Amino acid sequence: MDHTFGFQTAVEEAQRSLLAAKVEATSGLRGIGLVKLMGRQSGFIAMQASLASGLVDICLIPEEPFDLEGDHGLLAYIERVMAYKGHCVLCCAEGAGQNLLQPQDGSPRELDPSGNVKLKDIGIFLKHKIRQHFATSPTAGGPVDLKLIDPTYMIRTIESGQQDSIYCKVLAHSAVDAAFAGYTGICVAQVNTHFAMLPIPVITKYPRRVDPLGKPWTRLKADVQQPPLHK
Ligand SMILES: O=P(O)(O)OC[C@H]1O[C@](O)(CO)[C@@H](O)[C@@H]1O
Repeated sequence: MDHTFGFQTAVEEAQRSLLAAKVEATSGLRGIGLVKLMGRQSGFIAMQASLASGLVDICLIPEEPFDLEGDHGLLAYIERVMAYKGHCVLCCAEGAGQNLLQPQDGSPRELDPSGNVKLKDIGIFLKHKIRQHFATSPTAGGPVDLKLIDPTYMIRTIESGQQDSIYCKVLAHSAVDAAFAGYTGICVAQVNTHFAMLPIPVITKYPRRVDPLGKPWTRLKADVQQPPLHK
């Protein structure tokens, strides 16, 4: 499937928050802008919005774990960005870093009424950890002014962009065609630029995820010059 409907609109809107984070981070002394975006299991929106905006210094997605502490970890890297640029913009998918937040003792994870694992808030967690680190570490160069932006509901509720609107229209036409042809249990989607019918059990079997070794993610990391943040 090339992309799901709403994706382009979400990426477009997410960039407004990244711009707000950049403006906030550069308007004060030692500013850090942290944006938490949708993406429970996959970091496509965070990755794409970061790449498109050109404003992000660090992007965190569920597919690539990161360490907080240590010379190679996130906090040390933010220190380096702050020393070099004087400010830092982070874009974080909501499912990133859950290993740092969820109990690691094998106890069952809390589920919501739909059966999804209830995620802990990585935005609030990082906000506290980063502030605390810069306020207390002798090497960190002093406290930072961190602003956390969570645009989830703004993104979820906006009117769709023209590309998504047309995409949805064609999907609707294709779904009606499929129904008239007698197909059930299928989903229509664009696959390699063609509209195709896909069996629902097949597409719901696995979540589609960013390949941590694939071109899009590698391109983004090269673009923002982000090093590996885990051992
Ligand atoms: O607060 P609610 O309504 O449970 O929705 C939050 C969830 O909805 C989504 O925004 C998807 O629509 C997820 O990214 C998020 O985890």
